[in-house]
Amino acid sequence: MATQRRSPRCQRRAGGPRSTRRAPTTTRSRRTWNGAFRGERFGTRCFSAMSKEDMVSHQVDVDLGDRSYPIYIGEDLITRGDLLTKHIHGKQVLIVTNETIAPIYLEKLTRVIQESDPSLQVESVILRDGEQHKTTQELMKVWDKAMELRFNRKATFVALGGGVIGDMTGFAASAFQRGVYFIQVPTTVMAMVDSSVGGKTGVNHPLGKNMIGAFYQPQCVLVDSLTLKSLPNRETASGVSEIIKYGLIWDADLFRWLEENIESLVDSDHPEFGRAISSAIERSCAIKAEVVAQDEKEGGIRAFLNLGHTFGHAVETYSGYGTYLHGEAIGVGLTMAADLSHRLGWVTEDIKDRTIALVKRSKLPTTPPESMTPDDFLELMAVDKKNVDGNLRLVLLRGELGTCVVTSDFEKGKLMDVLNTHCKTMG
Ligand SMILES: NC(=O)c1ccc[n+]([C@@H]2O[C@H](COP(=O)([O-])OP(=O)(O)OC[C@H]3O[C@@H](n4cnc5c(N)ncnc54)[C@H](O)[C@@H]3O)[C@@H](O)[C@H]2O)c1
Ligand SMILES: O=C(O)C(=O)C[C@@H](O)[C@H](O)[C@H](O)COP(=O)(O)O
Ligand SMILES: [Zn+2]
Repeated sequence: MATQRRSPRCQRRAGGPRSTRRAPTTTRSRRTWNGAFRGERFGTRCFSAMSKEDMVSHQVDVDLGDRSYPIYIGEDLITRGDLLTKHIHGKQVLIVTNETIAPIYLEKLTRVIQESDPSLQVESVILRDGEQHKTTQELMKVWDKAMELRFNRKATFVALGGGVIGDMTGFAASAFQRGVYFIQVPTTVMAMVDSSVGGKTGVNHPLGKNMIGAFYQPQCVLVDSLTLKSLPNRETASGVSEIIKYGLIWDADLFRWLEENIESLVDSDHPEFGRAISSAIERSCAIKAEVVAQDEKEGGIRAFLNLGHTFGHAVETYSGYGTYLHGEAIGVGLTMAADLSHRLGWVTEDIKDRTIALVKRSKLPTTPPESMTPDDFLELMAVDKKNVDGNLRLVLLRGELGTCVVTSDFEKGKLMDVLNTHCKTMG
């Protein structure tokens, strides 16, 4: 059983269980956190050239040797062309966005980059909006555009949007001429706290989520929290599911803070939204950066970031991509994972109940589609990327709040109990 220890600086860990036939249970020691939300900063630092308006701005570094990069976090950073152009290598820039985001932010971002470096050729491609378009067919539009424009190997693709655009742009960049540069400009809570960081890129397959993709790191991530002003509350709540996940797998103090502040996070009209979401983004990025720095390609502890995702991805695939938002499916997945962890005797009833209560208070669903059966779950979970040698591996809560394991060593009867309890249809 591998135990991960926190390093004061994010250190990269070599090795992992990939060479073993059966992936062992991975766990880690309890972490404490003194609380950025109480004014202290954890794993982050202010970045240079701050203006008065930037006083809330912070930088989290993802420490991956020669693939390291900064995450810039602050208000109105989309106007900071200098932060972007210093990470642009060649002269050709392709902004990838979608039909919803383009009318709001594309012109601004294009102008800002162009003004910061007039020698750049800044182009754009606009994709269809929605999880159902996270496909290889839609991806072709990015490559078609880059070919038409005769983009070369030093080109930089810029993802302007949520997790769908970020995942697709990163994958497009990883494969175009075997790899061009890319930058993430996330505009949803989901993308700011999770998808823009860590280099998981890709598209869906009709039979499974994110089945086609690559690990490919961006040059930088630019988080402008003011872009969340135009985001619908349903999407905001969806992103909050991943923040709850971080609390459960890594950071009990974050979880407790969420219990105190959740209402201000899921409603962008709440007077405390700006302050609360900024703190949550910063802490989430610091946690993700720490995990990814230790295990970039999910040989071990990175799988913790998949808490609730085995159930959740099954829900997304079953219901048709886009029916449940990703974070909504994760709300269901967190509920089922917490229930299974409790039935196995690995966490107290209190932890299970508090998890489900927090999901509900986030206005996220806790139940799968009415027609989904236990067999539907089993069939879809059988293709999960964490499985080894045909064995289902799950991330489950174990021990104190903020600790978890990834394992295939659990009583399968308890899993069936959970599926039978949460599915309204028995098939
Ligand atoms: N790579 C990773 O590590 C990782 C992590 C988490 C999620 N994901 C993936 O991310 C995707 C979900 O991302 P998402 O929740 O951002 O969904 P999304 O990208 O579909 O964006 C949600 C919706 O909000 C719109 N939108 C985006 N920004 C906006 C803004 N500022 N104002 C108004 N509208 C805006 C989008 O057009 C879309 O309709 C899923 O495909 C999921 O698998 C990947
Ligand atoms: O970064 C990771 O690692 C994650 O698992 C983050 C998840 O929130 C995210 O949904 C990710 O896309 C899931 O990855 P997958 O490998 O299960 O498709
Ligand atoms: Zn996720």
